[in-house]
Amino acid sequence: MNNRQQTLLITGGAGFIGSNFIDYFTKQYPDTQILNIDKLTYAGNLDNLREVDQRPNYRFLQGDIGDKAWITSIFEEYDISGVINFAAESHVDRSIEDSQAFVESNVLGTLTLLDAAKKDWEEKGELDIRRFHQISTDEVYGSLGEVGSFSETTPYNPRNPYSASKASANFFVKSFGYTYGMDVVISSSSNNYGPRQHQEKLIPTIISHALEGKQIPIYGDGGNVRDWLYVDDHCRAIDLIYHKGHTLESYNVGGGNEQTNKDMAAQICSLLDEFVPEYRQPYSISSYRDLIKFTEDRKGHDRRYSVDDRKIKQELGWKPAVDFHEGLKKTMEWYVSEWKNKQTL
Ligand SMILES: Cc1cn([C@H]2C[C@H](O)[C@@H](COP(=O)(O)OP(=O)(O)O[C@H]3O[C@H](C)C(=O)[C@H](O)[C@H]3O)O2)c(=O)[nH]c1=O
Repeated sequence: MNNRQQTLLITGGAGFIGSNFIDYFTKQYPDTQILNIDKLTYAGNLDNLREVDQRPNYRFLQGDIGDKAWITSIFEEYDISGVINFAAESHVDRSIEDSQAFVESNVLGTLTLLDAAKKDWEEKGELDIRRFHQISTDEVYGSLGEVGSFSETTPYNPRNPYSASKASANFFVKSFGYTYGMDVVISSSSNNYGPRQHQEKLIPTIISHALEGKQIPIYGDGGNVRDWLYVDDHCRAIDLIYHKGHTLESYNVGGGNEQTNKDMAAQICSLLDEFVPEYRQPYSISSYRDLIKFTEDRKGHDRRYSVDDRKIKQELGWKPAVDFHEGLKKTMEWYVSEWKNKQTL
């Protein structure tokens, strides 16, 4: 890769959504150079980029978005045409245990990245042309009761340390738009599902615990609702927002698939019953559902998320394409295949 060619900087591209996005984007735009920077914490995995690694428009560097000197050197060495910031500590349960890393990566890391981009783009006289796209979450809006949805104008009301750090980052991103005239845009999506999600999240937990005959922990009464968005649909939305979204705007991205956690667990168990009944045998259970166990609730557990995403649909013509049942089946098949591969190692 010629370093002085214009390059799109993707941060956190070894994680779940970032790696799916790079896979999508390098295929979709073979003439765009992509530089992926990732700290490779416990949640980043270069295996997620196995297929991408050989593509001529892709390059990877290991490092921390919070490392000011290193980030500055990236902007000096490459002609960074835009940034899409996926890098984040993302697991709510971990943030409840200890929020320090969340402030460091999500708030200070984003600020360091913003500062470096601002300095470089200002020097080039292109601060209002080169774009900073912040990947955010519907959790910044807080928690809903049984009805209603978050729109882009819903005031932020984060209720756990993870969402507080993401809301804070969004405020910094917006402030760079208002204060310095930087071209910034924010997307806030609902819960993603699909291949390569880290083991700690709900869907991978359900599948791996089922296959290993372990109890499937469902927090509280299992009535908490999440809206599930297939990761490929999210990638298309990010592409549209990055290229066509209006500066200083936020866009909500939802899947239109609200599920209680207990229903989600039951559906996945039924899929596993259908496709891999043989792995139940050692545990003497008639359905993987028998493994579901209601456990102690998450502290401050947000009850329901739901996004009103009419804006991206109306302004940018996006809509989710993946049917929920199909998406869940593909996801389940991917995890089962990964699990089988591990057994044979
Ligand atoms: C891991 C786990 C989770 N849960 C519950 C807790 C939640 O109500 C739901 C989903 O939990 P998970 O941790 O997978 O995801 P969220 O807390 O909704 O947050 C996720 O979606 C948003 C948009 C992000 O922005 C986060 O980065 C992302 O982690 O299942 C259980 O009941 N048992 C479990 O073992």
